[in-house]
Amino acid sequence: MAGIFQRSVKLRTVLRHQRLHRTFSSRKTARLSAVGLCGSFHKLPSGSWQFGATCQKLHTVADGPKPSAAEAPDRLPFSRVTQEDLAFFRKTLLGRAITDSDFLESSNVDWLKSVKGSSEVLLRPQNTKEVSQVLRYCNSRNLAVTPQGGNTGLVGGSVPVYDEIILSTALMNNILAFDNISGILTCQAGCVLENLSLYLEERDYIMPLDLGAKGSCQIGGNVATNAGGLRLLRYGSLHGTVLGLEVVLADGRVLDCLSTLRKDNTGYDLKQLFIGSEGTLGVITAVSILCPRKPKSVNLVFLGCETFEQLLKTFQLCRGMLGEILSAFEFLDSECMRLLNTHLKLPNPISDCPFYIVIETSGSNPTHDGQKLHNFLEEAMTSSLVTDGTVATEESKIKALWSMRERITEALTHDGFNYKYDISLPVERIYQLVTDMREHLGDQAKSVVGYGHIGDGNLHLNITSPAKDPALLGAIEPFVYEWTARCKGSISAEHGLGLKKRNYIYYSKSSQAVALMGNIKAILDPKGILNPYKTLPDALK
Ligand SMILES: O=C(O)CC[C@@H](O)C(=O)O
Ligand SMILES: [Zn+2]
Repeated sequence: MAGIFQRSVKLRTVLRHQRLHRTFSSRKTARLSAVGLCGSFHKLPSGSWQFGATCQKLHTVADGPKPSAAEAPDRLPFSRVTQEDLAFFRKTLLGRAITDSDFLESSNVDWLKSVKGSSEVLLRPQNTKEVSQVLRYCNSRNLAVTPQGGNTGLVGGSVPVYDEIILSTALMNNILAFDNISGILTCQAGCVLENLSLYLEERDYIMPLDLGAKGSCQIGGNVATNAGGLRLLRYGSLHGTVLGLEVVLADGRVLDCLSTLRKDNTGYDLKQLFIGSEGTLGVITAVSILCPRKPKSVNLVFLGCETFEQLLKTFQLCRGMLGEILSAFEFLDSECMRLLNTHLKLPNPISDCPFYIVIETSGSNPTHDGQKLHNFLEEAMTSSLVTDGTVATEESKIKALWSMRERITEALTHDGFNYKYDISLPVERIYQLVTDMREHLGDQAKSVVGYGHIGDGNLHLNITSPAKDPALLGAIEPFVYEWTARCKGSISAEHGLGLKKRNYIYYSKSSQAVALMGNIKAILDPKGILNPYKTLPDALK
């Protein structure tokens, strides 16, 4: 297969995967992802709604530390942790109520280091009962809680904004059951995604999701944020693959929806409420998930295109010719390639092009898959849709090529301060936003890059500047959100809203929909102790 480019169209195929392999790392070393929620809400005299903790006075400017995130509202009047509270936590968690400031430092700050809380307590329960005891207590004391998984989130959803207690799921990392016939895995929320993948691969299965942050992110955080990732095109979103959840509600009640059935039409599907709620409605403690069989044959192709139009045509061709074996169709532009080269020293595996495509096929018959891929590549090249490319079938080479896509986020952090936009759009409009933004910003930005999940209509537009730059931010927003709303896109395709994007929800959701979200929040967490300042806007329209 690797020889196809030389054989058929005399394009240059460069197999330099060996050099790439050593640099593959993803976001493995960072301790990071989110689980999370929001405050209760009150009707203001004006008729609008205000989110906040149970209180007499709304938007009290409290004393205490200010968050580094400029976008945070004032601290809500939650209680502050006392010595009695600490005594309760220590007794309940036996050595796992952490107050050591060094230990707390990394849990207080997000992966991008753009949101920094000042929590003085990190709780590390080992089981559902302990989570329940902790939440029942916090609710009765009106103490705010930020659930935290791997803390790899990109919207400031998994860290405290002020002094919220951090409730980490890291020690809840047991696999509870795996059914080798149905492929249904049941595990605690704190299992690291990569560990689950390794466990399943030994049993000839895989996880239905895969992300660059797999080495740190936890399944509970993945579900709480409805993480998308690289396999969504093939296996769908977590709203489809998650079969059951166990959730501890704000008042400590344990909601057992940990079903392992594919079909269950008995009443409302409550688990869906918690998928993507960012820990604002409850703390996910266990997950059951439907896992696909491990494909017997996997190929990866890295291609170069001259125009975005050609890239889209390649996508169309690919869907038609690869059909059921297509498992990912990702893209990056030449600016991403420049950052990978400059900051991570990852060499371009093919010749320089304006656009690059990563295509993965996963199937059960190497000969059949190879033939299909061969036919597709031949057609893509003879019709001049792609100008260069390379193919990998060996695992280490596949990983190395994947790193060209997975490590863009990391490369961006070396380029300066990052402004991140995670946009869903009709696929044919995706790159126009990048082009328009470049033109709109002129030389105000250091880099404007576009990459993402073409197969899912999801653009990652990232803009960098040498340092945090309010004038640049003013030029980007609301331009980017208005542009997206005009195309009926979503301002957050897969990263969630967290702290950073919560007030932009109206660009993608109607006021009725947001009001109903507020009602649901008030039912499940009337005091608003779960992940305050996240997901829902500060005020309802
Ligand atoms: O850094 C980003 O903006 C995107 C991160 C992630 O969703 C990806 O697809 O690589
Ligand atoms: Zn993504």
